[in-house]
Amino acid sequence: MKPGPRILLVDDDPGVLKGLRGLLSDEGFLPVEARSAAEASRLLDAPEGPPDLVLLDLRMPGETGLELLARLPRPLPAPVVVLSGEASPAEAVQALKLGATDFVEKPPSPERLLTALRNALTLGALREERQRLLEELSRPGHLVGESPAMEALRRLIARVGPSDAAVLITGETGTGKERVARALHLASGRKGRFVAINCAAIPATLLESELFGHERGAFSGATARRPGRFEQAHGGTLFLDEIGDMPLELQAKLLRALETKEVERLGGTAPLSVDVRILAATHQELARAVKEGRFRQDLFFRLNVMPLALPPLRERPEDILPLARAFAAEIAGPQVPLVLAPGAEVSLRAYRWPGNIRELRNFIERLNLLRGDGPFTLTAPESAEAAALSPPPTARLSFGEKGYREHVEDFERELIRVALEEGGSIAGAARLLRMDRGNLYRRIKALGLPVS
Ligand SMILES: Nc1ncnc2c1ncn2[C@@H]1O[C@H](COP(=O)(O)OP(=O)(O)OP(=O)(O)O)[C@@H](O)[C@H]1O
Repeated sequence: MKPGPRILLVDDDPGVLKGLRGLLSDEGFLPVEARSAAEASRLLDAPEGPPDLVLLDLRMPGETGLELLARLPRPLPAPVVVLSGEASPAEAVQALKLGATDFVEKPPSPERLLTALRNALTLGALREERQRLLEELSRPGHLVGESPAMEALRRLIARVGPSDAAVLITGETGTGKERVARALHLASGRKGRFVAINCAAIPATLLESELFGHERGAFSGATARRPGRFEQAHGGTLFLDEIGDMPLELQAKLLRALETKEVERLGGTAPLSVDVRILAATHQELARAVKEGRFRQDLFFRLNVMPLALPPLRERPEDILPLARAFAAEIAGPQVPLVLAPGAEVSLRAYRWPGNIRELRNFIERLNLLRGDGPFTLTAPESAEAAALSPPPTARLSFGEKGYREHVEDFERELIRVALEEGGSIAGAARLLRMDRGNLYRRIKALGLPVS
């Protein structure tokens, strides 16, 4: 049988201790006793770890219960319930301010005492759970989520991580591609650094020197010699994010570096040999880019030794609540209680999360800002509420002069307008609509929408 929770009883009165010991043992608890604050301190520091709960008398000769409570480390080593007998209500309130979970008046009624102890133990367990979640989340490379897709991903990372194979990670924006790349690096055991470069964020003209480095005077503005990301990642991992956006000429140079395991700084004379594990990511369909001549097939094969596709969040709704809880604990702090508003779980799972995990994280950050000092209340995403409130497009129809084509075009115009607004650019809208950027551009022109 599992041993019951260990309760440290702190009271100077042997009679009280005896009574409590009997009551608690009968209820399956394991009482440990201390007759003074000093003895309690020693037991709290004992090598077997702190008890699960402390039941503390406030009035004791020598150091009082309140004084002990005030000097315990924070967070408290265990939840504390105080016994206030002759103690004034002000002292009980003071104890609560110092972090005690509850107080029970002396002589305690068994029922009231047991309820207080059980509540405090539940609260303590919840706190511990939040603390554990937080520690896990802040561990680099840890992936939150219990969906079968996440389980499969963890197994794959454990298997593929320790090899030197190139991995191509695909998935919509915000699905965790970079996080997975870091997890692969950690699983690889490689001693060098994890170096990331976003090929879409750096102007094409600078990308080459960023990757390969340059010697002083290699081009105007190259005032000092700079090692490239390849060199920085020597002995470690180089993560090429948004690889689909790499210009064709540079693709050739990258392929050569991968094949020869050598890089040459711009303006340099001697090649440097590098030992780098390559991970790449893209939200684009690279096979299609190859067909359309925008991406080199030989480089694609080289990067795609192990393909790893991350499903969008809406396809793994089981992960939404664990992720939301983990982010709330991380952002608001583990001691803030999390409350689920009625219906929130259903809405959170039904919402499509076009920005995936990043959008969920931003949403939790927003809720935290609006929360003030209260508990963290998880509500439905605003966009889901807005979608539920706004009438379906057909509700606004009026059949006048227009025919089928015009109606469809009206709808298409509205759809693209919203996508442009939410996506922030043509590329962003194309991603939301899962449509080729060029096709979208042509539709925008054909429909007479403004191109910003
Ligand atoms: N499984 C997970 N557990 C915990 N946090 C996660 C997980 N997956 C992603 N995140 C977090 O979600 C956010 C977005 O993830 P990440 O930046 O890795 O996405 P991405 O797919 O690389 O995005 P983009 O395509 O826009 O570059 C980050 O804050 C990341 O830490």
